[in-house]
Amino acid sequence: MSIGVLALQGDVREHLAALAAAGAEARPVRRAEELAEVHGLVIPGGESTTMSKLAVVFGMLEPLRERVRTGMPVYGTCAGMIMVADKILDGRDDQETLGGIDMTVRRNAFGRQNESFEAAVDVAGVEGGPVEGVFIRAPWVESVGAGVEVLATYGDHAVAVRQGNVLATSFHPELTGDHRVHALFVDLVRAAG
Ligand SMILES: NC(=O)CC[C@H](N)C(=O)O
Repeated sequence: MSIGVLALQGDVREHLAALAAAGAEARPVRRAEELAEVHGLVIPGGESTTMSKLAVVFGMLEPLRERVRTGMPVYGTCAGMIMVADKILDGRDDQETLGGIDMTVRRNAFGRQNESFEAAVDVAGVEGGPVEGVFIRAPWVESVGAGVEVLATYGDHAVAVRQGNVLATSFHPELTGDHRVHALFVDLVRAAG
């Protein structure tokens, strides 16, 4: 079983290391041929407008959408959360998402008030106490559809959600050295496999 990290832009290396620490074989994915070889995919943090543009340039938008549609497990962090949202607010007019979770995500929602902060976040399904949530110009979840499970909230907003095989967090577990959220995703990929 191998898990890809979408390597168009963003903190790819940190996710590769976190997945390896969580016991998975992890590799970068840039091209459709590479996407076809993985059983799950992490979409890293970075800048979702750039990622969207590069996905179009590299001919990855439709292959990615197709894999999400057909049930490949995906985990999006921060910019990656924006990429798996069915709808976004405060995006660029031409910004594309893959979709996958029936939710509306507001881009840079925390960023306007507070560029970057850390907070303890309790995540359903993660044992052993809260994770350290690192929020960097992070989005929040504005609203979710009926099929979406909210795994964590911060203030009034969902910051970790799951729908079927698609998982998303506003924050960046790959930057903390705590691999429990990645382990949760690795389990999800194994269960889907
Ligand atoms: N740390 C991040 O991934 C920031 C996300 C970024 N603000 C975006 O809109 O894509």
